[in-house]
Amino acid sequence: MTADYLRFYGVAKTFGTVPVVRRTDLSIARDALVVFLGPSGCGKTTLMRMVGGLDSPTEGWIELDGGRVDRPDRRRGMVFQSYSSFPWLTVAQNIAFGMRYRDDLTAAEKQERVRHYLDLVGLTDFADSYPSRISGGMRQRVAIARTLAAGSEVLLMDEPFGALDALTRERLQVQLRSIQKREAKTVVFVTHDVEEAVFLADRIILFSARPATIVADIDVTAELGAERPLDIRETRPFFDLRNHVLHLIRHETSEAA
Ligand SMILES: Nc1ncnc2c1ncn2[C@@H]1O[C@H](COP(=O)(O)OP(=O)(O)OP(=O)(O)O)[C@@H](O)[C@H]1O
Repeated sequence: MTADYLRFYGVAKTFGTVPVVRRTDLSIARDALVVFLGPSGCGKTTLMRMVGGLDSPTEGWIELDGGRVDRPDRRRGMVFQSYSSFPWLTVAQNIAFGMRYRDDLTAAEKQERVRHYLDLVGLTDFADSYPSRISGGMRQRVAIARTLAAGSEVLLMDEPFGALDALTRERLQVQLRSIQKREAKTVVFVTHDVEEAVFLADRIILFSARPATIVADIDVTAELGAERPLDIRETRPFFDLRNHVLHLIRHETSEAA
């Protein structure tokens, strides 16, 4: 892992006179799955938008692999809570859509990538289905496949499983971790769900209530290991870590209230 792959240098954000993100320094390793956890409205989406290049910091700057982030590019792909598939395109066409500007790939290479990513997210049998005919969980898998097919090295995921039922959500968490490890991608995942954060993360960055400031930096892999079978949620180390993080976040929220 490259320790300083994604770096925040004194990043702060103010909307008008309202401070939303307090000055933040942060280093994220390549190929890590990092979760930004914090109470609702604390500024997590604002942080992600700045990493995505959709918004710029009021102070400081962000670097990816040594280059300054100042606009969106395909190395950083975003997956949001709302389903972002095009309803008039099939699943395979939606995935191919992510490569529309890839002049470096031949038509055959694009076709092969569609096949690869369909297989990776387990949707080969649904290649010709339209988004309205598949489940919400499948639509989020299409969004992940499209982003990866486009060539993103960093996946920026803003509460992507927030609208899904509990069981689908669990299944997608397992799939996301396995995809992230297999494809060796860096993932920054935003959530306010403590259980989701502990299950998914290699590392949790816990933010305070607005203005967001880092209150804890937790090495989850050191505590739980890298393997995360579903039943890890029933183990003592998981339970203890979840309670520890819950305690920290409750403390933060009560101070803001
Ligand atoms: N463009 C904007 N102009 C003014 N205020 C904004 C703007 N975008 C966000 N805010 C404010 O900044 C604060 C943080 O918003 P943000 O969406 O980043 O939080 P969040 O932690 O992602 O919240 P949630 O978990 O509810 O999605 C909110 O109080 C919001 O109203």
